[in-house]
Amino acid sequence: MKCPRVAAARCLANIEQEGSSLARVLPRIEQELDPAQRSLYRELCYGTLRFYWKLDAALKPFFSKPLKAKDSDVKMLIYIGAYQLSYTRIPPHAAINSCVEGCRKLKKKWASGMANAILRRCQREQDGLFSALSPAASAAFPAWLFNSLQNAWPDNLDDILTASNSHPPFCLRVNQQHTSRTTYLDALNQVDISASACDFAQQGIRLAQACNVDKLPGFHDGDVSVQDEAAQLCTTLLELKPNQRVLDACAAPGGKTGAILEHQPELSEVVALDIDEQRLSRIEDNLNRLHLNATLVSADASDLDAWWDGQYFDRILLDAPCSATGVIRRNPDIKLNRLDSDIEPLVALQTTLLDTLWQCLAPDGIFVYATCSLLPAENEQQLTAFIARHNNAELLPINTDWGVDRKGGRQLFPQVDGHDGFFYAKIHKNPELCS
Ligand SMILES: C[S@@+](CC[C@H](N)C(=O)[O-])C[C@H]1O[C@@H](n2cnc3c(N)ncnc32)[C@H](O)[C@@H]1O
Repeated sequence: MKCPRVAAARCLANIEQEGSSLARVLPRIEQELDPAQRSLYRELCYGTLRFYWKLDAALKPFFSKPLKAKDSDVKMLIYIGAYQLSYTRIPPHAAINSCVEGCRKLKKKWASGMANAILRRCQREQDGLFSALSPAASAAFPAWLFNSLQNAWPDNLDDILTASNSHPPFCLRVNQQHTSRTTYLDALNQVDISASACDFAQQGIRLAQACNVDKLPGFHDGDVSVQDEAAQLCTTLLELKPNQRVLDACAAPGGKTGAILEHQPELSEVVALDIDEQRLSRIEDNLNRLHLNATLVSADASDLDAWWDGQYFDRILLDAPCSATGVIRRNPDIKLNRLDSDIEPLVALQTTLLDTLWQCLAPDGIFVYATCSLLPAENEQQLTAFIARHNNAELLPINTDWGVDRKGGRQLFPQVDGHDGFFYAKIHKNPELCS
């Protein structure tokens, strides 16, 4: 029998046990549910993941012994029950009974007594449930990430953590080749979707609440795309001009490729490259919807022999693979799957991509480096080291009213101005120092 709580427990167990991403597993399991059950399913997946570390620390002592890995679905079902008791208005009896019943639906009837006992205790002790937790657990963060953020941003740590546990804003990018932002705001108004213009991204619109894309006027005709304001800001940094050749080096699923092509439709070519062939096909879908064209290449960007024709690019965007610590509220699974030990290899990969792609940039060209990370090792430290390694690389100032000036670039925070956490650097290749 279809049950949103059981579906959510399976989704979260898959993330915990297989290391899968929420973005991949959630829609797959969602297909099994009736449309009316889907919003509860989503809310339970996102909410329980957001507060996983807090629930885990509070509930662990209630288990007589840890459950085996194969019973991660039972543990997640109990955490989902506890999430409902602590963070939703779902009546406690419904939260508890449905999770107890869920054990049977998981074909683990042996667990229903335990689930019942733990959730009833959780209900009884609700007032003090979270009172004796460590600072990291209280903030619902894994200790390593809490410590990294605390070291990096001691003065605004609480705001970063709170923003990372909140619901993300829902932003659109208006396709300026089809319509104007003012006209599109009117169109939204006519279908009773409340929205306002973003402060910094010229084509950006923020909706008052998330909305199914099917309800957005002209979405399927390419009038608009879903994209956070911070991500939209790459286009002005690139200073795009007609007839330039542009490389979008880590392009999938193509959000920024689309923004580049809409912003400057007279480029000579945009090469959109990604190592992940499956994700690359999403660029194609997105560009088809927007009626735009790019040269799609599936390759490891750092293997120039495999993909580069030796012709320079006037502009390069490297939206690097990163810890994604600036977008935790969109991807709360990061707090479960990302490990401290991932950061060093990610920094090494970013360094390799920066150094390799720098060779493909034309003298006098502009290279924009972006991450959705809040960790200095991936951002300002990465860029400072890059500039020190390349004598023909000079940082261009980013004179904007968004973000905060840091060595090497500009840092955007998720708790400020309603956009995602991001980092941008803009680098010029000095033609006089190119041999
Ligand atoms: C932050 S995402 C890019 C998001 C994209 N720019 C957008 O705006 O829609 C990073 C991308 O880098 C890709 N990637 C990781 N390592 C790569 C490599 N060595 N070469 C090319 N792409 C790579 C990943 O597959 C992923 O799609």
